[in-house]
Amino acid sequence: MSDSDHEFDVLVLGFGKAGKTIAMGRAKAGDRVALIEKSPDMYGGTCINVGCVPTKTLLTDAHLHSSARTAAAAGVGSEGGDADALSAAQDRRDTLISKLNAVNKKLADDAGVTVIDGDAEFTGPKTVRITGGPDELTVTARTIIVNTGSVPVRPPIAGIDGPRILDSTQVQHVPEHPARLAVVGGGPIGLEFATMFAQFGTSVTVLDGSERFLGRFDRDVAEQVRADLEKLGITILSGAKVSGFSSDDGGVTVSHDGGELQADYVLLAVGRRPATDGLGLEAAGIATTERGAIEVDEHLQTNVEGVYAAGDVNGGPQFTYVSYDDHRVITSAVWGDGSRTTSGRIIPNTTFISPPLSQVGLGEDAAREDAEGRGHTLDVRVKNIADIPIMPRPKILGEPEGIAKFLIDVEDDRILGCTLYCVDSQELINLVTVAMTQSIPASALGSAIYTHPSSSEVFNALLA
Ligand SMILES: Cc1cc2nc3c(=O)[nH]c(=O)nc-3n(C[C@H](O)[C@H](O)[C@H](O)COP(=O)(O)OP(=O)(O)OC[C@H]3O[C@@H](n4cnc5c(N)ncnc54)[C@H](O)[C@@H]3O)c2cc1C
Ligand SMILES: NC(=O)c1ccc[n+]([C@@H]2O[C@H](COP(=O)([O-])OP(=O)(O)OC[C@H]3O[C@@H](n4cnc5c(N)ncnc54)[C@H](O)[C@@H]3O)[C@@H](O)[C@H]2O)c1
Repeated sequence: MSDSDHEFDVLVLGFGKAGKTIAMGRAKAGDRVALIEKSPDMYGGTCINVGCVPTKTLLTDAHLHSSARTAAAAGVGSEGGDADALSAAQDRRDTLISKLNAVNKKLADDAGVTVIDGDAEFTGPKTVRITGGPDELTVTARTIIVNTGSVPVRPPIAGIDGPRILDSTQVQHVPEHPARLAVVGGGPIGLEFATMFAQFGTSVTVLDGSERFLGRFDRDVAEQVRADLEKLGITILSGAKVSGFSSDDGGVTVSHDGGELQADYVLLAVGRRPATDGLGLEAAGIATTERGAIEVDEHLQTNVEGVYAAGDVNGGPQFTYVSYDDHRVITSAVWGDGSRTTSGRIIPNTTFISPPLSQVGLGEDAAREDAEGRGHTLDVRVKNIADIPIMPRPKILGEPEGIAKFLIDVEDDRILGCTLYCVDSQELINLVTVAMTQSIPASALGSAIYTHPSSSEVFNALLA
């Protein structure tokens, strides 16, 4: 590379969702764009390689395996062994993610993005040194997007560095089918893996430090979810304080305030923190928050002009689709009229347990406070999925369990919040989000004509 090859219009640090989307878009628009990624195994970012896509692939296969086992017990079809099923699912996952990883690199190359392997580190406000790859070099750019994602939190617990204590990436590659898995943390990562391994025949115990299981959710929903997870064979210990791990060749002993637990492996899933270690933020004068995230304004600009932070690293909600929206906010700020910002975003979420648990907007207490604060009335419409006769799809699929809950401002006919714990809820919640974002009245969602049998009929049942 000559000196001028080290000067770019746009520099993206990390192959995350926002960064790669901006990089490809700006390269196609004619800008000189470089994207720095520390590991070729991560081309395409966390979601594709170690996050959403591999875990949902494994969860899908676990669900199919569990259904086949149930069918076999009822004399329909035949069941394969749990270990073979896990191993086959891992193979399918590997095939899929290696394809997606390669496609992401090719898309970037084809768009004209210069992808540079190595660790990025600021040496000044607009200067970045790249080390650890084939070449050591320093690059500069007018606009820099930091999109380095997040890393698992590792609390200071005795024995945490033992070989059988795995993070969410390592557990996906567990070398043998575990008979017993202890999961520390009852958030989305903990519960999705707990579901997956239970469906592959592993005996799973979740130790969650929080006294309230699924604390972000209404109690009626959380209790139903807990009962269903327990039905799947998962033991849930709420308010569990883990004090130590002791690993040997045969397994690991987990010490907690309620006693000791034997497991083959432990999954540590107690949150993720912004990936800023070694980024040299001090050299650039980039400010961080108390929680270690890069501080940004509503345009996602840092305190250094021209330097933006997108995705998990800016401390926002840790979802791929939020990182995707961050790309739109930054694009608007740098190359548009700046009208798209992070303020007022309505962000849904789904935890891919069985059935999926989805939520958007406020919970019941907050919705009541919100409505009553405006002198309005809150209507809580809640039904067990099994008790909705005009919505047979869940029963057809053999998964009739769940709850649908809508929180409606009566005077405004407006949805303030919604929780759907049912088959297809990961799709339904997006429709509710559109209604909330576009101020579509609740009754309009309820009076529309939907195909049959479909899960959308839940709107006819509860909102008409
Ligand atoms: C197990 C798991 C399951 C998940 N499931 C879901 C899900 O179902 N749905 C959902 O929406 N979200 C899910 N998430 C969260 C989602 O994956 C993240 O929120 C999202 O991928 C974050 O994207 P990002 O744009 O911030 O950056 P990332 O995609 O994390 O990319 C950051 C990139 O930067 C690179 N990097 C880091 N530091 C440097 C450096 N100094 N120099 C160069 N490169 C660097 C990293 O290698 C990485 O490739 C899951 C996460 C995990 C861990
Ligand atoms: N389906 C999805 O969208 C999806 C799936 C997986 C991950 N994610 C994203 O990844 C992020 C990280 O997920 P996560 O589940 O690791 O984190 P989390 O912060 O959402 O949940 C962590 C859980 O661990 C518990 N905990 C914290 N410290 C503990 C300790 N010392 N001992 C026992 N329990 C402890 C907390 O009470 C909490 O229940 C999520 O916030 C989410 O945004 C999303």
